[in-house]
Amino acid sequence: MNDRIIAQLINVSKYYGSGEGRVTALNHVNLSFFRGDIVVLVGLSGSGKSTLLHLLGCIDKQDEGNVIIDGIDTSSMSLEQLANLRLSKIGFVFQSFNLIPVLTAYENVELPLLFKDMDKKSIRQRVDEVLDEVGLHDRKHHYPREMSGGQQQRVAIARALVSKPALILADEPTANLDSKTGAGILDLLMSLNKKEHITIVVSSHDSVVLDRIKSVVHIRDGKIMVDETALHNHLA
Ligand SMILES: Nc1ncnc2c1ncn2[C@@H]1O[C@H](COP(=O)(O)OP(=O)(O)OP(=O)(O)O)[C@@H](O)[C@H]1O
Repeated sequence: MNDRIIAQLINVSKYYGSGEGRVTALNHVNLSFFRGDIVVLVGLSGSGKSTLLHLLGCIDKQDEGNVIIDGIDTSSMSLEQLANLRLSKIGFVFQSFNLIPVLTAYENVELPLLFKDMDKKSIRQRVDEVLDEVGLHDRKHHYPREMSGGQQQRVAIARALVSKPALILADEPTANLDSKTGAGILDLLMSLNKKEHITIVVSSHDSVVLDRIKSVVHIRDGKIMVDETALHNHLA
């Protein structure tokens, strides 16, 4: 196992439904993501981007093949073991933010830490630190409905970041934002990648994202077409 690889899919397939209605969402995918990289996953609607991110994020399980996260083969893990792995190594950012509406920004960001063995003071310090990092310290007692889309996505990024993950997966993080706000969210993800060396995988159709992230994986009908990250890493 190459320890430069943070996440790897080996011959992974995923199907939805059964019989005549069965859909092949991922078709024998082989793909590696290297530590410290920022990569964009590009493909038409329905090509399998979200499915791929959900498998990498241990939110769903593949039907065939192996998903390896930080050297750990997740294939035979229980749902509880997967949840623990996700909590310690992975942050997920969704297109529609997925914040809990009845919790403030602070409480949304705090949530993942409540599942960890951490004292209150350390939790408070860490939540304040990440809210600072995403530029939202002065909004920490606001509810999602009291914030703009860009601010809500910053809260979601802070929540993804709070457990110090090695990998952040962002499924179309700018799709519900205007282009200026989307560019700000991309700046934030790029700076986390640069400053904290967190590996980031973003799926997107957004030209703001495609113009700025140079490592591209193209997916079509559940198959990887051109893995420019492999080329990039091969040349590096
Ligand atoms: N829960 C599900 N049940 C049945 N089919 C599904 C389910 N989720 C996804 N699919 C199908 O699997 C394929 C891949 O879907 P996926 O959501 O991964 O694509 P995507 O590239 O993320 O699309 P989009 O850009 O529209 O979000 C599509 O044909 C989709 O219709």
